[in-house]
Amino acid sequence: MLKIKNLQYSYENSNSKENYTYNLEVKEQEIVAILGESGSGKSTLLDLIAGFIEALDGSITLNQKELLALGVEKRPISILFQNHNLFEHLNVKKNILLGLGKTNLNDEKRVRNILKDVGLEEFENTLSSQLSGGQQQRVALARVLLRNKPILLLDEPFSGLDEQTKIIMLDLVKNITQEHKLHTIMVTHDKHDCERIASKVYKMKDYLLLEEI
Ligand SMILES: Nc1ncnc2c1ncn2[C@@H]1O[C@H](COP(=O)(O)OP(=O)(O)OP(=O)(O)O)[C@@H](O)[C@H]1O
Repeated sequence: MLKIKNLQYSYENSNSKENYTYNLEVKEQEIVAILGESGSGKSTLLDLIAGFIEALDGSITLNQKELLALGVEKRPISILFQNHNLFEHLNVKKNILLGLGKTNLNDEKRVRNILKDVGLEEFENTLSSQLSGGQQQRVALARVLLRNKPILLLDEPFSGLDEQTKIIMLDLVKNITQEHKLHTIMVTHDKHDCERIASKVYKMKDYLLLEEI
């Protein structure tokens, strides 16, 4: 279980002294969605979980282990953004292996298996610039999966895709969350995304994250 308790943050250089407070729970194999208006503090939460910014107070535990004390590299987390950051001049396999840093021969076999999971087994040697937007997001998802981290953070990853491709990707995230036993948090603007794959919806309002009942 991933538990966020009374996590506090405030941007020092902001004009007003708003203080963000987050409480959230995600079980293994569960997807929770985070809704909220633009600028309400959704991405700030993901930055806190990932360790890009430092919380003022509170805790983030995964199976009772505190994550706040860990540096960015040590956190058991993968993130998928809308902008997938693929290298266009590299093929699919190389783009995916980049997610690991150091690699060994065994990793190539793992890439092949993961490409199957995301339905791209025939594209291993294709340049990423020759893929569609949906296929590129699948490569980004494969890169995330190869890292094999138990927490998956999604920051509006499919908002640039057409409706049909988006639905396929959402279902893929759901399957992958179950198969790889992930704890998945998805920031979105879209209520339909929540209804399709999230078991709980949280809403960011007045600097506070609350579960929508
Ligand atoms: N580095 C920063 N310094 C100061 N203020 C910041 C910084 N980053 C974000 N903010 C402000 O903090 C607030 C919350 O930002 P955040 O990115 O978390 O919102 P969001 O809900 O993810 O918005 P969106 O849906 O538009 O991405 C906004 O008012 C934003 O302008």
